[in-house]
Amino acid sequence: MTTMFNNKSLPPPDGAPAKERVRFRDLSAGYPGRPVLRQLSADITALSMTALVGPNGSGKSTLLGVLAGVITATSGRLQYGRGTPPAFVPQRGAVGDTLPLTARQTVEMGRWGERGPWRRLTRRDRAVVDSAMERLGVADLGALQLGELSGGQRQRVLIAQGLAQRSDLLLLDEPTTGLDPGARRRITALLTGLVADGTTVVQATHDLEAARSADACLLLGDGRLVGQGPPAQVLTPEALSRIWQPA
Ligand SMILES: Nc1ncnc2c1ncn2[C@@H]1O[C@H](COP(=O)(O)OP(=O)(O)OP(=O)(O)O)[C@@H](O)[C@H]1O
Repeated sequence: MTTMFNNKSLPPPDGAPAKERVRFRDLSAGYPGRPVLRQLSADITALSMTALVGPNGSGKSTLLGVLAGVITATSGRLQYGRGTPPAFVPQRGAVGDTLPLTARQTVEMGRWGERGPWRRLTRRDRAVVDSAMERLGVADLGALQLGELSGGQRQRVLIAQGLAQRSDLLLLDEPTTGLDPGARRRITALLTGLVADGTTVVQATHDLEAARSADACLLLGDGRLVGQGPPAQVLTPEALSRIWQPA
């Protein structure tokens, strides 16, 4: 079902490297007895920021889960371009605030994929963790418990955990939800910086300001893809009011 593609299977027109980092066709997915995504087809361009936009329950988290490999599609085709397995940053609410973990331990968990859970980290692992925490501006919060952090700080710690996975494909579920405008802009700027440095970023978001600053939007309505392309073309007042209209 999930396959890797390479430049051979997706031949670029002029010999340039394939620009799709993820491609899916007729992708359907859901939960036992609850179909959610219905036959979605789109390409996620490499080295770009893609925003998944849509009302509550439209299927954004489910699509991210499928792209992250934690939810198996029921039908369709999902292909990944050349690169590392994706790093997935779940919704902040899905990570218990009361877990007895420090900020640093939380970021260190980003190394578990390579090292194994609770294994001793190597010097390189520690350097990766240091650099992720510095990049997200949480280096001086390392000793604090997750529950002692503000929402924005906790969110930046979770993104640092994603960064510590050293993937070139970062999937984030609502990284700015519940934050004040300053914290939202800070995270959006950080994510834009990551794209500039060679990461493909996909974020589910309710933050229309963040979505408008993305390179591309996938607009979901009731599990269907109802728009895709540049934000100015997709996030029109007509499309937004149609999608957010109560049934
Ligand atoms: N684990 C689950 N088991 C069964 N149904 C689920 C599960 N998780 C989500 N759903 C349902 O799937 C549908 C899509 O949910 P999903 O979380 O993907 O939407 P979303 O667009 O991310 O919503 P939100 O903006 O509220 O996070 C919803 O109807 C939801 O109730």
